Formats: sequence, structure tokens, C-alpha cells
Amino acid sequence: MDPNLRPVAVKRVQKHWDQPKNATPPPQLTVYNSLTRQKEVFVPNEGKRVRWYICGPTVYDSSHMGHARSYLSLDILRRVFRDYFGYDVEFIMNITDVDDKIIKRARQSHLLKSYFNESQAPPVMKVCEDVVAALEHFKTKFETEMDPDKKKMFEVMIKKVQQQSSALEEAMKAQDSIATEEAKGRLLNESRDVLSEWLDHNHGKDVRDHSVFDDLAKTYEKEFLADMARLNVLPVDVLTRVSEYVPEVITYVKKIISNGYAYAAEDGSVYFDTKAFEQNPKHFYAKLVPEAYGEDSEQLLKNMKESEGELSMSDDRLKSKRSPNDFALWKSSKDGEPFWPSEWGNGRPGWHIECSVMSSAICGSKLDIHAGGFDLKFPHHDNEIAQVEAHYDDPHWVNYFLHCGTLRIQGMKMSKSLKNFITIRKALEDYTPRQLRLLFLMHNWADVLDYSSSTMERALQFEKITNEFFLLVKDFLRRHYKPDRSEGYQKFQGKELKLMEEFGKLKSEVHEALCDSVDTRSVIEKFRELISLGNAYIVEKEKEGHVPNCLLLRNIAAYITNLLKIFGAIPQSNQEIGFVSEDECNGEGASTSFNKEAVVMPYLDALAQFREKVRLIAKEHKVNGILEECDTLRDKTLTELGVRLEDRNGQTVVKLVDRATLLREQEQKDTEKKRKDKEKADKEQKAREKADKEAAAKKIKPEELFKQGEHVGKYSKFDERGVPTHLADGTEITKSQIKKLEKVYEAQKKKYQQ
Ligand SMILES: Nc1ncnc2c1ncn2[C@@H]1O[C@H](COP(=O)(O)OP(=O)(O)OP(=O)(O)O)[C@@H](O)[C@H]1O
Ligand SMILES: [Zn+2]
Repeated sequence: MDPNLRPVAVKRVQKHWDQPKNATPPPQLTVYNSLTRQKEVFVPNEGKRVRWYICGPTVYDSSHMGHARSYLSLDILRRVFRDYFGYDVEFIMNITDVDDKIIKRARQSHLLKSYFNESQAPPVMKVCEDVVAALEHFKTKFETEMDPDKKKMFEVMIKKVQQQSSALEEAMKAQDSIATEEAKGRLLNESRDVLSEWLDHNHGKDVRDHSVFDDLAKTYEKEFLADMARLNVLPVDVLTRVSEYVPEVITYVKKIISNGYAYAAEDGSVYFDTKAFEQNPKHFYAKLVPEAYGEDSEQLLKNMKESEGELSMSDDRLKSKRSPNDFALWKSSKDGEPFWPSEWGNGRPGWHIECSVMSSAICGSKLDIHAGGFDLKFPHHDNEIAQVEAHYDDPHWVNYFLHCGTLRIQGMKMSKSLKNFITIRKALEDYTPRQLRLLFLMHNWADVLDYSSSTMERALQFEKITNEFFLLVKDFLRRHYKPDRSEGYQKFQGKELKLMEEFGKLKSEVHEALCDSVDTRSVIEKFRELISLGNAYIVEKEKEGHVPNCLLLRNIAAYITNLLKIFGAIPQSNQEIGFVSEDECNGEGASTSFNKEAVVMPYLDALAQFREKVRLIAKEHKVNGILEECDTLRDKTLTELGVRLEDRNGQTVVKLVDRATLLREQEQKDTEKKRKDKEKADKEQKAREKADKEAAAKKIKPEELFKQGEHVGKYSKFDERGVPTHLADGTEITKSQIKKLEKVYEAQKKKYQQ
């Protein structure tokens, strides 16, 4: 063929590629923003950098579970933002170490201590006089209290004092000196709060030593930080104390005045001018709770009392404000209060100003996130917003305001002021830091949470099923996970493909839940589903006599572990799958560098296998002594060491469990065994009694049968065999009845002859 006629080869080019169509776009992170009262897509001001400020505690008493609710939930949020979504979070918290509550509590403890010291053994008459006077004073406080919960608490306190007073009176009347002394002690103890209120009213102004206030704040700050570390709350990046920022507060307040949004009153206090602020069209007062501005005076007064502080609500102070909504930026200090010099005279910062000043000092004029407890929304956070916006004269400060839901106990907010609190320390005596964290993970951070033993029980139950899953998977992995060998990779059959599909679906749902305002509650539910799917898969494979696929099980367990690490429930340093035993956690909740599991497991596996073989031989040869020893090794010796041996389809599964948990389990087992033993002994006893009764019955001669035992007094005449013919009252017995009695007679005759 003529080569010129050959068709020219068409140059083949890269085939056109189509971008995947109909792909679902990944969900975006949204957060519930109190400023809009809905979920908003999260967009930081500056790339991945997130400036985040949270209100810290007022350090005048021990931290309680209500505080844990806020700080632990915020710790979870912070970790998710940082370690799941990859934001560069700068986390700033303040400590309120100058405040009306601190001043009052410090003076009261100081005065009460002196009262007890001076009058080591106050004569009984003096105690009576003082308590009566203190009670009178306290009743006025009770009558003027507007908060119904506090009122109720005061009422209980008054009643208790009155009860102890009556007891003392009776002991005195009876002239029983020992009983009188004891009753006096009880009265003094019960009257502590009432007496300290009274002492403070009379002598508070004489407390001039500033170390009284500083010491109290330092003590509780230390306690708070130690509690947070015990709960495995990450240390903040910056901690600010108002006592360290007073010069900055003064400068800040001056700027607000010069911008026209604050004024100095005659007594040396400075107030925020809410009207001036609100009247400027650029600004808006009470962005979070607009309903609260210009409320009826009673509610306003209640809010003011709580937020301005008890020491700052005197009539003359109220009169010097231009509007009842105005709040103090700077409070002139009275006698018995700490003070710093300023151009307005000796004074101290108001509560709200500290957060505005300190967050501005660290983060500048813009914040991405501001957070705190739900109760801080109004007036604290609304006032913080107004102050910063007045200072910069710029209506944009915080982009996202997050408020943690309140923790309640028996339907009431857990609070220091209501004295219905459970300290973090006490809670940690009953539960581990991990269990408390799981409790918070199981509730949406923005929801109300009722703290009770039943809510804790649910957290414990989740911990148990998750832990058992981890331990079981780890046992399989120890025996069958061989990633360095060909036999470690098995073909994925129907069950594996199905599980992998469900696993993938659940992972997407977990991601969606985290994007949905960090909904850890749903994530925990997804974990539950995943674990039951995993467990069901294992059981099915075992039924078929096959080893479950270790790659798949390992991926599931590692996925859950990893998220629990992000949530702070498992130390980041843990290289293994599953929880770290509480025995291995040090005080800060981090795992020790020594990995107990990796070291001891090979030896424990060898021991378990040896035990199993010895047991089989002992069973075969019926050597009970060896079987008993094998039981003791499992139930006592290894339990004490935190090791659980379980029988699963003829294989011994080895699990490392917290020693305390194992001992508790063993205790339950012992109790159950005792109950069963008792039940068995009772049954045997009853059977013996029955047999004895029957044996005795057999010995009765048939002719005597109707004349003894239950028959005595029933009949008056008998025939020659001893069968009754007449009832006790002389009436003749009917023929059919006699027939029945004859049957009984014949049966007895047979028994007797036997
Ligand atoms: N019961 C609670 N539930 C949730 N958060 C709480 C609870 N009690 C206090 N908080 C939060 O803890 C943080 C520190 O509170 P703070 O020390 O100001 O407590 P407080 O309001 O003075 O205490 P209390 O209400 O117990 O008298 C705040 O963010 C506050 O909202
Ligand atoms: Zn604050």
C-alpha cells in the first residue's frame, strides 16, 4: 500500500476530566451566639487566630460544681476549636480579686475569728445577748431581701438559730452545766453567719489591714487553680487579676468620661451614663438582653444589688446616679474597704470594668469570642460591651458571645450565695475527673444541667461500656493484630464492608455534630451507636468461629480514643487506644510517662494462658485445691493488682481496669455470692423442715388422726375406725363429707403401714 495513503495518526491528548458533581460541601462550624440568639457561622477576625476572653471567678469561697460547669465546658469548647478545627486560640481569663463579696467575706471571717479568739469561752449570758442582737439585725436583712431563693435560705438560717437558742434556754433552766456548755457550742456554731453579719455591720469599717482582703482572695485563687488542674482544664494562656490592673482601669475610665459616656459623682464614684450612650445612634445599650433595660424598678434594683454589690447600694449612692440604670465604673472606698488613689479620691474598680480593661489590654479593641456563665449575660456582659464600645467609641467589640448553661441542684442554681453548693473537691471524692468531664460532654454546653446522682450514673454507665469496648478490642489486637505480616490483612467480607460503611456514616455525623455549635451530646450518642455496632460485629464473628477484623476494630477504637483525647477525657500523651487507668493519672490528669500496659501485658497474657492450662488439667484430674487456687488468683490476687481475667468463648481475656473499680466489682460479686448462698441454705432448711414434718405425720396411727393436731375440737363422735361421724356441736356429718374424711383416713393408713 502506498505509504502516502496511510491515514495520519490522530494525536491522542489527555482525556477531559470532570470535577465531581453533586458532592456535598463540608459543613461549616457554627456556634450559638447570644448576640443573635441563634447559631452563626464562625468567622474569626484574622485567619485562624481566635482571641477568646472568659470571665473568671470571684475568689471568696471554694469553687463548686457550678463553676466546673462553666470552666470545664469552656475547656471542652476551647480544645475542640484548637485541636479539632485547628484554630490558633489565645485564651484569656481574669480573676476577680477585688470585689464587694470578697471584702465582705474577708471582713466577716476576720471579725468572727477575733470574736472567738477574744472570747475563747464567752460567758453564756454574753452569747445569748449577742445572738439575740445579731438575730435582730439579720431579720432586717431577711425582710429586705428580694431574691426568693435567698429569702428562703435566710429563713432556714434564722430557724436553726432559734432552735439552738431554745435548746440552750432549756439546758439553763434545768441548771445542767454540762448540757448548757454543749448547747452554747451548738448555738455559736449555728449562728456563725448571723453573728458575722452583725459583727461586720458594727465593726467592718474598722478593718484597715489590706492583707485581710488579699489573703482571702489569694487562698481561694490558689484553690481554684488547683481544682481546675485536677479537672484537667488546660491552663489559660493569659491570666489577669484586677488588683494588677488598677492604673489601666483609671486611664480607661478617664477615656470613657472624655468620650462623654461617664460622669464622676460627688462622693468620688464614677458612673456609666447609660442614657448618653443609648442616645447616640451609633450605640445600643444591653445588646444581649435588650428587654432588661428600663425594667420596672423592682427588678432593676434586684439586678443592681447583685451586680453592683451589697456594699455599693446605699441610698446616697443611689441618689448620686443620673439614672437608675447607670452602673459604677469606679467606686469610692468607704472605711473598711481596700482603696487606690485616683483623681476622684480613694476608690476601687467596679465589677464590670475589669473585664473590659483587661481584655482590651491583652487583645486590643476586638474580640472574637467572649464567654461566661449564663447568669453573667445581664448586666455584667451587657455592661462590659457598653464600656468597651464607649471607650473606643466603636460599636463593634465582640463577635460571638457564648454562655454556658446553668448547673442546677434540686431545681435551683448551684451558687455560693445560696449555700447549696457541692465543692469540686467534694465531687472529686465521689467521682473521677474523667467522669465529671463525661457528664459535661453528655450535655449540651448551652443547656441547663441538673446535677444529681442519677445524671452522674448515666456518665458512669457510658464510661463503663466504652471502657469495656476498648479493653475487648485491645485484647483482640494483642493476639491478632499483625500489621507487619501478610496474615495481618484479611479480605473484607460482607460484615466488614457493612461495618466500614456504618463507621464512615457515623464519622460524618460526628463531624456534623461538632460543626453544629460543638454538640458533644450528640457525639457521645454516636459513640454509643458505634460501640454497639462494633460489639455486635465481634459477637457475630465469634459465633461463626472467625477472628474479627483487627484493622477495622482498631480504627474504630482509635477514632473514639482520639476524639476523647481532643475533649480532654484521655491525656494527649497516651499513645495507646482507650482510657488511661485513673491509677496511672497523676494529679494533673496527665498520664505518667511509664506505660504500664505495654510493660505488663505480655507477662499477664503468659500468666493467663498458663492458668487456663493448669485449670484444664486440674479439672480433668479433679484436683479441687488447684482449682481453688486458680480462682483466688483471679478474684483476689489479680483484682488487687487492677487486672481482670474474663472467660470469653473458652479464651481468657485480660483487661487492665482501675483497682478501685475492680475491688468494687469484686465486692458486688461477693455480696451476690453471699445472697445466693443464703438463698440456697434457706431452701435447704425449708426442705428439711418439710421432710421432718412429713416423717412425723407418717407416724400417726390412722385411728388417732382425727383426734389430734389441726383436728382437735372439731368432732364429737367417731366410728370404730376413728373416722368422725358428728361435728363438735353434735350435728351429724353428711355422707359425702364422711366419704372425703374416709379418703384421708385411707391415705394415712397407707402411710402408717409403710
Ligand atoms: N451554677 C452555675 N452554673 C453554671 N455556671 C456557674 C454557676 N455558678 C457560677 N457559674 C459561673 O462561674 C463563673 C464564676 O462565677 P463567680 O465566681 O462570679 O460566681 P458567683 O456568681 O459569684 O458565684 P455564686 O453564684 O455561686 O455566688 C461565672 O462564669 C459564672 O457564670
Ligand atoms: Zn467579665
